[in-house]
Amino acid sequence: AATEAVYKNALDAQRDRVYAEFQLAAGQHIGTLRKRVEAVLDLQHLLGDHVDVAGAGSAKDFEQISGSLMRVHTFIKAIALADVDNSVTPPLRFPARHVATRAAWPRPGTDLAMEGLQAQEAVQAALRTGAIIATPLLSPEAENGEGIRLFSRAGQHVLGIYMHLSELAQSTLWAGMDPDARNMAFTILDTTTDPRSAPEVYRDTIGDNFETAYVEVIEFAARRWLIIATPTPKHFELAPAASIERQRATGWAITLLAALLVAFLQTRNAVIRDRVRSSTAELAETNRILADTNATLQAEVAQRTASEAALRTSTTLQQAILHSADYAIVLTDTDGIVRVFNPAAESMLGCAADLVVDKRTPIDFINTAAMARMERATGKRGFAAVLETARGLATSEPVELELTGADGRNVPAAVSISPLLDAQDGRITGYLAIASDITHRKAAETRILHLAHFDPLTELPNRSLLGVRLESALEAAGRFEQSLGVLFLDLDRFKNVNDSLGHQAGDALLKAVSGRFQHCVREQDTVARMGGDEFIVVLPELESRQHAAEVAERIVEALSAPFDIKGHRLTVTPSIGIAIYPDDGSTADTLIQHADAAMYHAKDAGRNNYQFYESRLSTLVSTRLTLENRLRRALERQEFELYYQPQVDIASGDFIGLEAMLRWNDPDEGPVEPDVFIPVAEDSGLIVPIGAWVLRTACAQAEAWRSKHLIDVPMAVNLSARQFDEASLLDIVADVLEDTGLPADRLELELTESLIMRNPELTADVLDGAKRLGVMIGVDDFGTGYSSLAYLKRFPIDRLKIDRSFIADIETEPDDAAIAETIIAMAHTLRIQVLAEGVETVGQLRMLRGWACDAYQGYLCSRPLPADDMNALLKGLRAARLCGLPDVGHT
Ligand SMILES: Nc1nc2c(ncn2[C@@H]2O[C@@H]3COP(=O)(O)O[C@H]4[C@@H](O)[C@H](n5cnc6c(=O)[nH]c(N)nc65)O[C@@H]4COP(=O)(O)O[C@H]3[C@H]2O)c(=O)[nH]1
Repeated sequence: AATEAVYKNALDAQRDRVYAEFQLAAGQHIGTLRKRVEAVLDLQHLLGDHVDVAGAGSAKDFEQISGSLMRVHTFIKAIALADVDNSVTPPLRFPARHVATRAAWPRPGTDLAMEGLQAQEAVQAALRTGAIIATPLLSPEAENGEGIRLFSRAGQHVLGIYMHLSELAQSTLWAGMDPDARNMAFTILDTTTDPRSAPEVYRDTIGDNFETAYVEVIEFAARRWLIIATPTPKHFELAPAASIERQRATGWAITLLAALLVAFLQTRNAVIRDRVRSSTAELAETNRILADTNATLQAEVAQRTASEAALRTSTTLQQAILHSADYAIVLTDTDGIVRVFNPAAESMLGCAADLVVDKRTPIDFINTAAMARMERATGKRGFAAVLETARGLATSEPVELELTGADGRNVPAAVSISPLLDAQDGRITGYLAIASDITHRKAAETRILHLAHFDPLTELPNRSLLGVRLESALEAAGRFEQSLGVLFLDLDRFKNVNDSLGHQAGDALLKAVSGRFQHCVREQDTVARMGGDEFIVVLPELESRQHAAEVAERIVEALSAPFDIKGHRLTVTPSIGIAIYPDDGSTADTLIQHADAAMYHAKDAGRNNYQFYESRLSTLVSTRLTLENRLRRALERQEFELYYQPQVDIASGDFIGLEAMLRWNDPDEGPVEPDVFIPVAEDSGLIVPIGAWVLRTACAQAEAWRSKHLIDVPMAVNLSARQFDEASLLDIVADVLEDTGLPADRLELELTESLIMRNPELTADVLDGAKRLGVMIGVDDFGTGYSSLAYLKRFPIDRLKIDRSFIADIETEPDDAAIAETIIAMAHTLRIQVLAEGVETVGQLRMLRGWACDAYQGYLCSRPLPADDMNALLKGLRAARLCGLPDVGHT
């Protein structure tokens, strides 16, 4: 029983480990497929939007733009733009006008709906809903090979993208992996209409193992795919490993040997008993049969010698088995004193046999806490408690015990204990313990448990573990009539970090923030991440409301020092809502809801503070000076400064513009990032006077450099939404130009894509007015919201700036490269110039040059510089020019 139990245990451990590894890998592969499908949908939106704005354009333009998408996504076989034949209603024919294809089909004139009813229905649905609609898998007989088509409305046209499904699956699920290294097989079922008879749209042919499977659903373009991953036997071996089989064989061999030994001893005892009996009889007739007695004694001596030899042979065999066993075998007498301790036990517990045999008992190796638990549970002490625990369980189930090695190491083990019985009277003569090391299985279990209960990014408890902890804390609070606090915490304007520095920086910031939270709470408190930038803190055994307020204050304080994230000093502030049990609710849901509501009050009250549910008045007097107050003071004390960054013509290397960037060096707190203080300035309206100062200072500086003949290019100044809403904006611009003497065409106003989309009508009016003044207009951060392309044509825009989050990864992320290249091609068809922001490497510059991008800005040429440094740089450049040296962009 012990052998089979240990075997089953080892098998379970192996399966758990293998399955956890397989699940993680399958999730990652499917994630890549999901990301790629989403990228294609994004690009289809982008292309459709472009056609909506610019019309069908020329075949050459279409091929150029589509070509960039097809180069990146080789599974896209064709992209076609078709007209809608409105001669019947609803329209039934969609003849292709422009086609970019890798094959001979489709051709211009081909009907996009010709591939059967399913294609016809998909085109109709796309026209009707305005969404992207995917077809089911069109049969391999279809003219362009096996695959699906994505249809969408593009202005007056229909856009069709033809994807080869096997290639899509192979190139994403396997992402360049050698076929021999593939460790699982995928099957994709299309469950859009009837999950019970879902057609199979893809299947790997590398053989599968349906013993276990991992399943995820991907929903896109009105389709629902079920992706089933099954491990291949070759890589995720679920058959028992050879070592486990070896262990099992050894176990059975020991059992067999023990049986032989018992049989042998039994026979020997019987023989001796007979001998004694006959000897007694013989003694009564001493004189008579002396000669016979001698002979009998001699025979007995001979037999005993033979028995001892046999015993020696079997002892040698027993030793061999004890030595080769992979798991610990420990034999004790009835008092628990160890009599046998095999080499596997020595290495498992880090202790030589001669230090243990006849000296110690197995309980010396059981973790004290585990031992205490057993004693409590059984009501017995010491070895008796261990035996009782083992007996309490089914004999085939080993007990899991935490052992402690001689070196202090923790060794989780599965232990089975069985009594050794005397063959004659059934009396217990000792105990046999067999223990296998389950460290690996425990680690796999812990990992799986961890994944289910902890947020993988911050390692904080997740929503599900929070639920469990909050429920049990509430139960305890109810029982002992205590208070409990729930803090709902949201990071102010965290989205800005993600948008401006990218998700990696956002993730790094969340991790750093979580680290600081830990220092603000007691051991019994729970800090959990609810997702995004939302956290919940549970404070059990709360002494008073004041205690909750103190924790909130500690958190505000802890976050006040800037974070160093990927070379950026970022400051992030929290808004915290507090709900107290039992005053503000008695269930977990109510308390969380109320804390959430209080958090919104905290946001309304200017962020970076905390509010109690229903009692906003209690914290009206904020103890901290808010960022807004500091900003107001900064404006009075003139703590702002402008930095300037050059904009470089990619073809010639000339400086074709400068951008003014606002900087704030707080004398108490040090430099504050614009991403942190500008949103606050915008919300509070302070950006209006600050922005006016920026405009005036930048224009005065540009004119100073112009008049010194250092540089004569447009100065770009960022405008925020609040400035735009001021009716006086154009008057201020006109006044500044007049006062500083800067010609209007040497000023470029930069506004963001989101600002334009917020209120297109107002924007159009203001921009028309600005154009009448003669200033240039640039669109900043372009690419972060595709839909805005449709608006661009309505505005008098001179230049687009591609957001630096796209440029950052163009060398490594084909999707970002495709977007950047497509934006450039599209902008050029609209006759708008393109500047790439955040160019940091020569590789990026080379790619941009290849796509005919007009200009760039970024650390590759220069960081934003204070006016004095920029002055020195411009002087140096002028000197170089006078000496006939090449320009900076080329050097
Ligand atoms: N990683 C990287 N970053 C680069 C590189 N080259 C430039 N940058 C940074 O990218 C930002 C470009 O400014 P933006 O997109 O207009 O984004 C600006 C703009 O939206 C806003 N801002 C800055 N100055 C003003 C201003 O005077 N008024 C208003 N309303 N907003 C401003 O704050 C944002 C952030 O400004 P900054 O922190 O100065 O950050 C600047 C600049 O320092 C590069 O190669 N790599």
